[in-house]
Amino acid sequence: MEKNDYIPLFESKAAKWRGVYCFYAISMAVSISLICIHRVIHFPHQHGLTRWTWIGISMAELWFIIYWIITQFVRYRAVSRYTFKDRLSRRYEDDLPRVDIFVCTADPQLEPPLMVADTVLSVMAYDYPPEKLSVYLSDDGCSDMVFYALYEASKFSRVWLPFCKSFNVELRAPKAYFSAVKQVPSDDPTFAKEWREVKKLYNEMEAQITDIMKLGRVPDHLRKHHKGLREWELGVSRSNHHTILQVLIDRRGTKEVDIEGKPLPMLVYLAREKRPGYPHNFKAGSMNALIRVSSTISNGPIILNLDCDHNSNNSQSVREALCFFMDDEQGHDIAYVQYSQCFDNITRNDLYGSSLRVPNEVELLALDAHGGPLYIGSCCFHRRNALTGKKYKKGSLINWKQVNEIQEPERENLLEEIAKFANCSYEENSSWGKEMGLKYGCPVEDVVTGLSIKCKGWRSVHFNPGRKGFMGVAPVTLLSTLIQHTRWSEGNFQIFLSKYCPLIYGHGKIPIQLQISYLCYNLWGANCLATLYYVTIPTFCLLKGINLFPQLSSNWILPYAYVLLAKYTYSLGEFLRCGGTLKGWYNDQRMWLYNRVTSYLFGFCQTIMRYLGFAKLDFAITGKNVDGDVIKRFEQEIMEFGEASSMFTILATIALFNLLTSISIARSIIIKKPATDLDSCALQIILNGVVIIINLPLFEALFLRKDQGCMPTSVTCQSIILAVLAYMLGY
Ligand SMILES: O=c1ccn([C@@H]2O[C@H](COP(=O)(O)OP(=O)(O)O[C@H]3O[C@H](CO)[C@@H](O)[C@H](O)[C@H]3O)[C@@H](O)[C@H]2O)c(=O)[nH]1
Ligand SMILES: [Mn+2]
Repeated sequence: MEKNDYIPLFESKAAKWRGVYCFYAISMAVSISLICIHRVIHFPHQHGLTRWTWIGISMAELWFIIYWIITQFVRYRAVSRYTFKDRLSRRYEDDLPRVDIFVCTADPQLEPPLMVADTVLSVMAYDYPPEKLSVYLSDDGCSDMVFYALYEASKFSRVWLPFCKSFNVELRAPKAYFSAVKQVPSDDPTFAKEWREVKKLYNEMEAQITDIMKLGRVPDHLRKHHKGLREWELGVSRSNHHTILQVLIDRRGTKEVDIEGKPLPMLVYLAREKRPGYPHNFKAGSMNALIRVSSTISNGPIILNLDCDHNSNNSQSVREALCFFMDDEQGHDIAYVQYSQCFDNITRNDLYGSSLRVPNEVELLALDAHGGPLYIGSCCFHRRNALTGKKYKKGSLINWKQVNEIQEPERENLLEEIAKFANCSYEENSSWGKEMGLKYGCPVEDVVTGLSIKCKGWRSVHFNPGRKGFMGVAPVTLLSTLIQHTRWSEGNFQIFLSKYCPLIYGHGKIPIQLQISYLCYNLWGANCLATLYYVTIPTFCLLKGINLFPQLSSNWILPYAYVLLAKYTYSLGEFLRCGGTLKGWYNDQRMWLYNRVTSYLFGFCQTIMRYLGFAKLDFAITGKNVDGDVIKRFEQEIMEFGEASSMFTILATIALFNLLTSISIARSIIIKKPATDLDSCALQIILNGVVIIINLPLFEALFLRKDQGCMPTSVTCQSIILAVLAYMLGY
């Protein structure tokens, strides 16, 4: 093709709001420098506690400053991407590549099979030639109920796909569609008739799967429906079973068509072999098994990786992603296109801060501008070559026509033969999990894999279209949110301490801005100590009459006040600009604190314990099928405690200690005790007040609420004792 024939398939726009940002960043930098000067020249002369607490607070602030600088690297630039799907169709409609879609599930109790079926149906229904789509489900739970749900989904797809395509239904996850469209949506009698029929079939499928779940197994009379179910008769347990590989829809056959006679996407079920003594490496292990198995079945050069709790929300996503990979000039070095992770169960004020608003709308855009947003494990399209570990060679261009012609795998491969790729001994003495495929040994296998892909010369792209590509399920309780963040902070901190530390591993391979941007996540866990210090020691010093901040009447208060105001105003502005509410921001600040003093602390400690050999890697799956009162409270934005957890003890102790102190200080102010000099301890009092305001819902759960989600008595007792002890120590 001639150079001047080139028509871009996507465009990139840099952000506009840099002026405001520059003012903020420069003024913050000046104030921070003044704070540092204040800390040095007012270093206390007296020995003992005063000096030590001063050293402590200076260290904590130094950490915050370093971390603040790092977070500026995911702020000062931004790029947004826009695709031209019509150009893609015009140029490549006949040469569109095969696309393999991997969906991972791991536990039928925590991840309801109906949800898995829904996700699978949503991606089968993409607006894409079905003969080029293959959907693979990896079931780490090895459950016949999941298999049965998939079998039901394969039957339902025969009506669902033509229905979506003929009536341009955009929401192609049936559950999401029927909850959004509860009544017959149109006067058109053909549509109304079909809508009713499809809904009836969906309800039947739903009822069937729900019944099986209630029963806890597939009943005998249903076993005969699919030969694949016989596999479970051979004695299968979750952690000890042979490989089960079943093709539910084989597009190579002629019979596999929908009710209109059109071909269907291929649908494959895989439960890789698990044996005691063989590490299965969690999700990374199942992705690698899928990569190998799919390479001999469909071998699509593009792979979409989805968690079972993220369904497609936009029928055009495959085409959009291809606009990046297939762009003649800018596309050849793109290894993956990461879509924003969005969630459809977020309440208005997002109580647990799970919407990833700021990362999606700000941080990932900056990472993109630096050449490579993170791979965050789901909603990500990959180039197969890059994912399996190939390096990018400059000037290597892909001929999409050839890819389709040449790499069609052998048709006569027997399933048994392919299944060996998923055997647990297959990876012994191989480079899978190290140089090939997703990396093992890290709770955020995705982040470390993405980093390593970029260090092999590839680039990545972040995409956040107006109509979101995917919708996921965010945790609905405080504890599951904190556990999720523990896993994330642990994995990220582990990367920092390992040979994959972006500063070392990425040195000379990726831009320095990108290395530092990665640190923003890698160092999440490290925030715990400084934050813990800040919410306890200044309060403690209030009781002791030690002043850690300048007096209200001194000019030195100005930089402190400015930093506080500017930081929070900016963060609020950023939050609102990304579509959040004021109360949502308040909730976000609470989660900021809670994550830092519990999840990050646990993540930080666990990483260190693992280095010392005291702990083993684990992957705590987030529960997705919570219902009853818990879900009601979630919808009403009432914070869920309920379970006795040491994390809650930490939170309640901090809150109660601050409360006790504030009562005691208020008392001394009222009786005008000379030791409490308001002028000197104003900032400490403000800090103490902020901690209390942030914790209002927690106090409610401790003292006022009576529902099942209130603070468990054991936690209340423990934290009261601890808080009183701390208070007495200071008093
Ligand atoms: O042994 C396992 C454990 C988990 N999973 C799957 O991994 C996915 C993510 O698990 P989930 O419990 O939903 O964790 P989240 O915290 O919601 O996941 C986020 O964080 C993970 C890394 O910690 C990423 O892998 C995910 O893509 C990202 O959405 C799910 O589809 C699971 O079925 C497996 O396949 N095998
Ligand atoms: Mn999830």
